[in-house]
Amino acid sequence: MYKGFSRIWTIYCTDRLQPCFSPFVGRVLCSRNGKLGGIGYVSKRTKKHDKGGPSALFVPVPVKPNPDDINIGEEFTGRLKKQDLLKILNKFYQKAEVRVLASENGIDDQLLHQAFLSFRRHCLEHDLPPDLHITISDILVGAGHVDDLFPYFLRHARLAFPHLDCLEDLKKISDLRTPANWYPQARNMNRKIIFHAGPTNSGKTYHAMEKYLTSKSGVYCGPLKLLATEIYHKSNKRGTPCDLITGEERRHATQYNTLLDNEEEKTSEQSLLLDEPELTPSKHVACTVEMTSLNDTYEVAIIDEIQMIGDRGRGWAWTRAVLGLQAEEIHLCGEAGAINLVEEICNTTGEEMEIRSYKRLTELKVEDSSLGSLDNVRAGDCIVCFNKNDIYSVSRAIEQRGHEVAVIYGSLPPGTKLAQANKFNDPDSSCKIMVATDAIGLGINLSIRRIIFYSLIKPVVKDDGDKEMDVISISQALQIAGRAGRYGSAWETGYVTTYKAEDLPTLKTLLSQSPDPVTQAGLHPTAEQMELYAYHLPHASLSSLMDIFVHLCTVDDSLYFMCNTEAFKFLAEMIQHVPLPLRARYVFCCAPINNKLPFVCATFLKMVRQYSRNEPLTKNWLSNAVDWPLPAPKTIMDLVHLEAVFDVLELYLWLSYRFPDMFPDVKLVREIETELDAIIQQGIFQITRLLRNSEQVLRDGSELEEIGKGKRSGKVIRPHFRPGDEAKGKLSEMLVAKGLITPQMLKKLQQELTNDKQEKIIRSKINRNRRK
Ligand SMILES: Nc1ncnc2c1ncn2[C@@H]1O[C@H](COP(=O)(O)OP(=O)(O)OP(=O)(O)O)[C@@H](O)[C@H]1O
Ligand SMILES: [Mg+2]
Repeated sequence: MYKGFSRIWTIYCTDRLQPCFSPFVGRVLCSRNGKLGGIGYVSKRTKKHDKGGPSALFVPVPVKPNPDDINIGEEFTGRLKKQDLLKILNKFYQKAEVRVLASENGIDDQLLHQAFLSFRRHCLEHDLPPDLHITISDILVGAGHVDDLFPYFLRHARLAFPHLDCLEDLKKISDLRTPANWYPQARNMNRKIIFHAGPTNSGKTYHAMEKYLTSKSGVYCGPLKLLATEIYHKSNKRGTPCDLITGEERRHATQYNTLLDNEEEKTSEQSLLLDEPELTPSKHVACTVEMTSLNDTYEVAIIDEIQMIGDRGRGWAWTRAVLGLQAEEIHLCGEAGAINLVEEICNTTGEEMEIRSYKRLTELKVEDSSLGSLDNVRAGDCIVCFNKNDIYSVSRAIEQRGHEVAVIYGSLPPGTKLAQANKFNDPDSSCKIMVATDAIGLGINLSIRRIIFYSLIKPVVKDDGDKEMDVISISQALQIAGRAGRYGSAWETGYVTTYKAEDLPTLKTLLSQSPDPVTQAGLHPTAEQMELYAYHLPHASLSSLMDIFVHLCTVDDSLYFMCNTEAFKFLAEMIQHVPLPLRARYVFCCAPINNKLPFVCATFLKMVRQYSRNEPLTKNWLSNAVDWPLPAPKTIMDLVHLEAVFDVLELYLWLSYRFPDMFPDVKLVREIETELDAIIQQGIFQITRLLRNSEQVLRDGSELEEIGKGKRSGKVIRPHFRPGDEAKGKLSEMLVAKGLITPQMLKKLQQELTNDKQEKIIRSKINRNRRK
């Protein structure tokens, strides 16, 4: 059973689910032995993905009364007293035989209860159909038995829960046991699979790239925009024209040729050349793995960081590329821990796999002592932190010691990240220290001499989508440490240590091990599958459809798992009330959004509403929504807000490639993005000043309290606090900085808030269901 799913759904054969009962005859035609507690179907190698009874996911559809049922029954057998009716119905529900019959018809206790409540309400509130009226009258006069109500109850239950009639169809749609068969064109090819396995910095990507660069056509699929961009540059520089495709950007090779190899000098218009329809796409393309085209054919394909096939959120994109790419040669680069899984997958496609193993090209030494103090940082050091607050405080402390710092973290715009990387890599630059999150952890080449882990704890996404603080994995530790002493950089030997002495033994243990083997590849439902589900269950929300899909789907869990759908469902619930065609709704829910940023979520909702009203989202509309133009940041809170605005612009561009008619101002928005990237870059260059100002704001915050006191004492104190500062920044960060709560207390508070939020969602779902 798939890890993390604690309850095992009762296993039954599908042939037992054949309907055995005719609701129209009024008698049970046959009754079968054997329990039927669920709707699962499990063969030796396949199991249900189940987080509890899926029946809880089904919401009863209101059953409309038949307008022809007007008093006919009454004319035959006289009027029924409501009290008598109630007595009969309640007696029916209490009968153990009813439970058995219901379960034989796919109705478990949970559904039975809901269906009964709906049936009883319906009987009491509307005129009964004549046959039911007569049957109840018969029971009342002793000429019938309460069991005789079952066919009528079942008829009602099937109207209230339409899935009971189409369970087989739903299960067929969500049968994910043979994903290799989804890609017939790839199956018709004789693909050669080569696995480049080895530790970080062993030349895996380099060797695959040599083949790619000399091929007639090729595709590079990588995990990060930054990596795809690096390949785009390398390829064009080496004379192999290559386009760039990410979710938010299309760049043609000719753009590279007409420009200097300098990210900062590129303008928005120049990055749009691929959007011009008259330009023929180049034979080579570098893309983020989700954007891999399965319709084009290539001589060589590279799928980088293949171990990410097991990623709980994004693994499906690697699986799709491995199974569906139409390429004569497919080069997989990554950790050896993924070899067995990919070999097993190749067995299902009938393809042979060649393994090429590599050794690290430079030495990586774990130091015997920790850094102890930031006084000990040296040129070429990169301090890796796992949260932004640490990034801020560490970079401030280092700058206070007279060093210039380059800063890289995930939510920075790509231009800013590259500018910071270039500043650090440039041997002539005075910036010799970097402070970064694990955003630098995958495949990127930086001129780092020593990696210093500021801590070894980071939030980890669990199987159920929740986050908890945990020690980083062996793979993460190796990937991050592997950034030191990059082959061909200024440093021939890499070093690694921790900031705190107590972390060093843990780091040594982590680095002495091999990464855990990847045992399963991710899968996720397609838009077509969701559409078919919606066709069968037209009253269900998209979030419920996804839940039902995940619960009903069958996967071969010896090889695959269903990826986390929490992010999708979060957006689906947020926009459920906005009227949209299903396909558009599905696309909106796939948008890559950081759902922890309220500003981004709120603007996303505004975008969806505007789309729903069929009003194009122009540059003016967007400028209004984000309050553009925005001034340079004065505080860290301003900077954080600008990053969120940048995310909104990226979201616009992402949507523009899916709905070009409704998001028409791509060029103009890209111009804003370029401008904003530059503003954020400036902010990062002056991060210490921003931190100082933020502290001032905090002090002024305390002054505000003084103002109250001042007013009383007649003394005038002018606040420096700018309206909106607090709204833009994170209150939690301010409280920690102020020392009003400790980071530990904050963590606990966040946990409690998450639990509260989940409870609220569950409660509102229950209320919604009740109302329905
Ligand atoms: N044979 C080679 N000749 C010249 N440079 C090389 C060679 N092999 C690797 N390099 C260079 O060494 C660096 C590391 O190589 P590469 O990025 O291919 O490593 P990797 O194994 O893919 O690492 P990671 O696991 O971090 O992705 C790159 O800058 C690459 O260009
Ligand atoms: Mg690599």
